[in-house]
Amino acid sequence: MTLFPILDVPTAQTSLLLRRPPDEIPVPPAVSQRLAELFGEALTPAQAVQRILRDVRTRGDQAVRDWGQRLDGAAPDSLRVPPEELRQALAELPADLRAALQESADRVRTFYQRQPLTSWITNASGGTLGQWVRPIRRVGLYVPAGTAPLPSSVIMSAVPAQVAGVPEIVLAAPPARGTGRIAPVILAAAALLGIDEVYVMGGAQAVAALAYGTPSVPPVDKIFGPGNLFVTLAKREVYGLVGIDSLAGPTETLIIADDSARPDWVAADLLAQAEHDVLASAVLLTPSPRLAEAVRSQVLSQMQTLSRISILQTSLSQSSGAVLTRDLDEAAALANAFGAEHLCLSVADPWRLAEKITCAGGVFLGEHSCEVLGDYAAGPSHVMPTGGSARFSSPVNVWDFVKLISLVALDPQTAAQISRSAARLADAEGLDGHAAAARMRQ
Ligand SMILES: NC(=O)c1ccc[n+]([C@@H]2O[C@H](COP(=O)([O-])OP(=O)(O)OC[C@H]3O[C@@H](n4cnc5c(N)ncnc54)[C@H](O)[C@@H]3O)[C@@H](O)[C@H]2O)c1
Ligand SMILES: N[C@H](CO)Cc1c[nH]c[nH+]1
Ligand SMILES: [Zn+2]
Repeated sequence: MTLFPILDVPTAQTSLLLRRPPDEIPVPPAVSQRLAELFGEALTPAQAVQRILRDVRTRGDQAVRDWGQRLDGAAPDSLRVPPEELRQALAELPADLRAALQESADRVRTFYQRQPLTSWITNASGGTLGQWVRPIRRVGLYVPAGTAPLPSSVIMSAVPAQVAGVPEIVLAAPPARGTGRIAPVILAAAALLGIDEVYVMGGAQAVAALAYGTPSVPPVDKIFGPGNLFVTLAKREVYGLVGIDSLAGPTETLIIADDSARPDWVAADLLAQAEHDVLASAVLLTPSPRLAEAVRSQVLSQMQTLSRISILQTSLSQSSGAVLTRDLDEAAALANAFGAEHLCLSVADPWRLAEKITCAGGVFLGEHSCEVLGDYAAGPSHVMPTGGSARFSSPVNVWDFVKLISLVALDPQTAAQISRSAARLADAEGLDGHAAAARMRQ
């Protein structure tokens, strides 16, 4: 397969820019082969996830440990991380890394503290009506760590939860391969934020334990956090029993660039996201064939210097490439239809182009607003919807961690007044019990 192909729009619309729900995403042969080895028969990722969920629901902690052993190469001694391990991870964190986590957390906190979250009460339409904002009681935050531990994801989910006032915040992360223990940098990030309930479990088995509960993992009310295809499918599967933030699956980045863009920077930004996952997608939309060629050549040379080259070889050939558009307007229209997790505008006038954008998880304006800075430190959470779900959901934010409660407190006059309409509507619906209760207030 060609690495980072340059395509015309019709070809891209049937490949790179084609939207599929997570259970229809074609997976590379190596993933299918691993599933066949694990389960002894050819299963799709969705079928594998359903089996793991069912097993955890039935067998609880032992199933979580068994899947940890099979998928992550070791079962933890106990699923809950002891508080001393969290304290020790923070104490042993290098000072510069602690400062970087702190700066990131401070900027994310400042950003979310600006998000309005206000209860309100009014007497304007008769009686007292309003909306109370109440935090969700207990949330589970998934922290990805299968191919790389992501302490930044601790900050990006936990800080908005804290700003919303969630009283119980728990974390789950897979162990570093073959150790049965979570990478210390993730534990340190949790400790830095004052989170002390952390479980060693990854993938679908973690989502299952958080949703159904096990003897050692009390269930949560809503599951947050990004993850690979298995995590995303599991979250979608348990939705309804618990809430979920969004389908924040394998990373996607879409860059619209014109001749003003630096090909080496554009290539670096594409590679930065394509290295996340074999299913990650990094796409350039440009009206400039010259830029497309220059970016492709930079992608091919820069990738040789990166340690995750084997992931890149798959992601760059399966779900990444450049698309030649007629002009920037066509690029914007394609981007809106695609609804990418990240949309970067590396063009001469990014604010002007941004006015045409109606659908994306996050928009990054200008070549200095590279997505990597958003991944770590700009302010908005990097947990964003993928797979086109930006058409109907948003990046993780404070509202995700609260619920609204409607408030109705009617005085006798208002009750008498509206009971006439209520009774008439109840008659029309044939619900005479409703009509009778309403007429008693007339
Ligand atoms: N959309 C977002 O906001 C966002 C943010 C950060 C990261 N991400 C994505 O998070 C993901 C991180 O992926 P990761 O794999 O490194 O870590 P991960 O923690 O998401 O997944 C690792 C787990 O997947 C499970 N798993 C792996 N192979 C399996 C198989 N064959 N069958 C069943 N389960 C299996 C294992 O249980 C393992 O513990 C990437 O896709 C990245 O792009 C997305
Ligand atoms: N790009 C990811 C969101 O899709 C977030 C991330 C975390 N660490 C590095 N990057
Ligand atoms: Zn990233």
